[in-house]
Amino acid sequence: MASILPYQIEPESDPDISNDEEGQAESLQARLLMDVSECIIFCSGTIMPNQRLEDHRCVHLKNMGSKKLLQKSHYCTISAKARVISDETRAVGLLNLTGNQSKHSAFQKTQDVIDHKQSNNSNSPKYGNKKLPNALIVGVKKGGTRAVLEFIRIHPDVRALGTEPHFFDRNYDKGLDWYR
Ligand SMILES: Nc1ncnc2c1ncn2[C@@H]1O[C@H](COP(=O)(O)OS(=O)(=O)O)[C@@H](OP(=O)(O)O)[C@H]1O
Repeated sequence: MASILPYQIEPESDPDISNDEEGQAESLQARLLMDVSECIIFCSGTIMPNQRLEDHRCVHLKNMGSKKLLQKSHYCTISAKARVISDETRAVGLLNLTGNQSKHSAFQKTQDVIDHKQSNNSNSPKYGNKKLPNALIVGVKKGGTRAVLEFIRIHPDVRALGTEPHFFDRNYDKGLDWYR
């Protein structure tokens, strides 16, 4: 069985739990994590925030070769034309336009706002800020973690990593900078 865990880097310790009990809990957690298939979920808006960047990601995914992916972004499975319409629709919603302003001008304005924000923040990486996940899907092998991820990532506000990072069992020593 797979579970979704909210991700917190520094859990606050409970004063009611003794050091011994805390140690046992940590050891149990460590053992659980040794066996997990883990997937990472991000909120949208931090990664690939506009159509041009989403397109870039689709190209990147096509070039992944034989690397195992959990699933391509839904965004990449629809035609380029449909992507434009989808983004225009989103732009209309975002700007809450009324009257005779066209969808095209709404989309253009949204692009301008995004471009302006990016040009004002020269320190941020080109394709969105790297960040730690908001939630992890944890489960034993063959416990259905992939199915849980596939259902959750249908939501448009969810961004999930393509491959399982195996941070806790194989790459923990590399630290949080690697994990981001
Ligand atoms: N809802 C539901 N009910 C019953 N079984 C289900 C369900 N969802 C996924 N599955 C089965 O779970 C298997 C895949 O689990 P995982 O995604 O955890 O696999 S993996 O360990 O990450 O490779 C995989 O089993 P196998 O086909 O035997 O490999 C899926 O068929």
